[in-house]
Amino acid sequence: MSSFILAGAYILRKLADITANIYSYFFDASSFPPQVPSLLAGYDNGLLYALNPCAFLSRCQQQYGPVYRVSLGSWWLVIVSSGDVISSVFSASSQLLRNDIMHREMFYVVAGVKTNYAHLHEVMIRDLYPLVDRSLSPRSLGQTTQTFGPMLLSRIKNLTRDHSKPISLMQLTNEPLYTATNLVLLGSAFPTDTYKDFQTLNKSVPYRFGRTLLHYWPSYAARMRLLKSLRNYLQQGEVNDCDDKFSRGFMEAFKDNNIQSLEGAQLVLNFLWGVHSNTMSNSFFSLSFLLGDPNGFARVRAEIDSAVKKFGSLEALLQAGPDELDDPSFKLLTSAVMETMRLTGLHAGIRQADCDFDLKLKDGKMISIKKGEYVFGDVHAAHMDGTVFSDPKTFVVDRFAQQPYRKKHLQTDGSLFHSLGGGRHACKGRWLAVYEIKVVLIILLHLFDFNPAEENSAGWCQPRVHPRSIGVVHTEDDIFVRLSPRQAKKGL
Ligand code: HEM
Repeated sequence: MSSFILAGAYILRKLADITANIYSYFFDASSFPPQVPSLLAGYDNGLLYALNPCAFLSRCQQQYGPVYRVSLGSWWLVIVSSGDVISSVFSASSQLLRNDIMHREMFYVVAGVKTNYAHLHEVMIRDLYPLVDRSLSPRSLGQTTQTFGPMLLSRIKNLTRDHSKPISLMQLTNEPLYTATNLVLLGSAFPTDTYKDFQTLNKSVPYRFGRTLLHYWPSYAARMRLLKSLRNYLQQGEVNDCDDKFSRGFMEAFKDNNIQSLEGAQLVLNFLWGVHSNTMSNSFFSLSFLLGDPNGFARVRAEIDSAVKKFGSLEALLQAGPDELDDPSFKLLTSAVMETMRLTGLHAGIRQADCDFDLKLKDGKMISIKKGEYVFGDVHAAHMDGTVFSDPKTFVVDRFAQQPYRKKHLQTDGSLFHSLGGGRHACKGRWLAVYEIKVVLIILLHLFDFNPAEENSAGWCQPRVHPRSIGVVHTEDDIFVRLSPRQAKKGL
C-alpha cells in the first residue's frame, strides 16, 4: 500500500515538473509582476497548488522570482516572497488590503461557523483582540502567566512517570503545554481532557482549508465533542464566579454581546486554535532541531543549567516570570526558539485588495494590485534567501544570539524575520509563544537525557514536513524517544 502511495506521489511530482517546463514556453518575462502561465484558466495551477502547496510555491518562486501573479481557478493571487515586499504588505493600510479573509476561513474551518459570522467577527475584533493585546503584552504577561511554569512542570512530571516505555515527542512537547496554557488563560474550570480532540481537529485543518478531507468523520466528531465541553465550561463559568481576569474578560464580552452558548464555544475554539496551533508546532520542532544538533543541544543545556544554578533550583526558576526569562542569560535558548520559528514559518500577510492600487516597494518599484486580488506572503521563501540568512536551510542555534540583547525586543528585531507577522497586525501572542516554548525547553533539557526509541538507531531523523502545512510547518511524522532522568534526586 505504502509503495503504491510513494509511486503515486513520484508520478505526480514528475507530472508537475513536466507541466512547469511546458508552461515556461508561454511565460512573458516582460510584465511586472510576471504571471505564471496557465493553459486551463488557472484550474491547472489550482490543482497543482492543492496537491502540494509548498512544492508549487517553491517551484514558482524559482522560475518567476520574488513577486509573481498566479491564477488558481477563480482566484487571482499576487505572491510576494522577498522580505522587503512582505514588510510592505504588513504595513499597508487595511483600507487597501483587508486582513479578514483568513478570519472567515478559520471560523468556518476550525469552529464550523456557518451563520452569524459577521457578529462573531465583530466581537472578536472589538472585544477579544484588545483583551488579548492587553493581557499578553510584555508589561502584563507576567501577571497573566503567574502559575504557568509550575503547572507545566507538574504536567510534564505526570506524563513522564514511566521511563520504561518510549514516549511521543509530539505529546511530550504539546500536551502539558496545551493544558497549562488553557488553565492559566481560561481558569481552573477549563476542561483539561480535550487535548486529543483538539489535536485530531488541528491535524485536519490543512485538509479542511483545501476542502480535500478524506477522513472527515473523526475530526468532525472531535469538533462536536470540543464544542460540547466548551459549552459546559461556559455555562459553569458564571461571570461573577470567575476570579481569573482573562477568562472574566471573555465571559463579560459574551454576556454584553448576547453571545449564546454554542457561538461562545465556537469563539473559544477559534481562539484556542490561534493560541495553540503554531505554538505547539514550534515547541515540537524546537526540540527536534536541538536533538538533531548535539553541539547546539549541549550549549543550550549548559545555559539552562547555569540559570537553574543562579536561581537556586528549577522550581525557583519556574516561579520567575517572562520578564526574568527575557534576559541575556537565556540568549542562546531564545535564539534557538527564534531560529525554529524562522525555519517553520510558511505564510503570512494574506490579504485581499479592496480597490485597485499600487503597492509601493522600498526600491521605488510599484506592484499594481487589482480590486479583489489576494496578496499572499511566502514567508518560507523569504527566510530561505541566502543573501539575508547565510546557510538558510540549516538550523543555526546561535543565529540570533549575536546581536546586542535588548529587553522587551524580540531577538529577531532588525532582521527580515516574518514568522510573527509585522506592522499593525503583528502577532498579539508573540511574547506568550516565545516565553512558553522557552519554559518547555528549560524543563525538558534540564531534567532529561533523550535517546532514540529505536534500539539500534544511528541518530535522530528530522521529521518530514507535511506538504499541506499552512501558516507554519506541520510534521508528517512523530518522533519517539526514551527519556532518562539526569539526576534521580530531581524527583522523577
Ligand atoms: C509560535 C507561535 C505563533 C506564531 C508563529 C504566530 C504567527 C502569527 C502571524 C504570522 C500573525 C500575522 C498574520 C498576518 O498578519 O497575516 C499572527 C497574528 C496573530 N496572532 Fe499569532 N502566532 C503565534 C502564537 C500566537 C499566540 C500564542 C496567540 C495568542 C492569543 C496569537 C494570537 C494572534 C492574534 C490575535 C493575531 C492577529 C493580530 C491582528 O490581526 O491584529 N498568536 N500570528
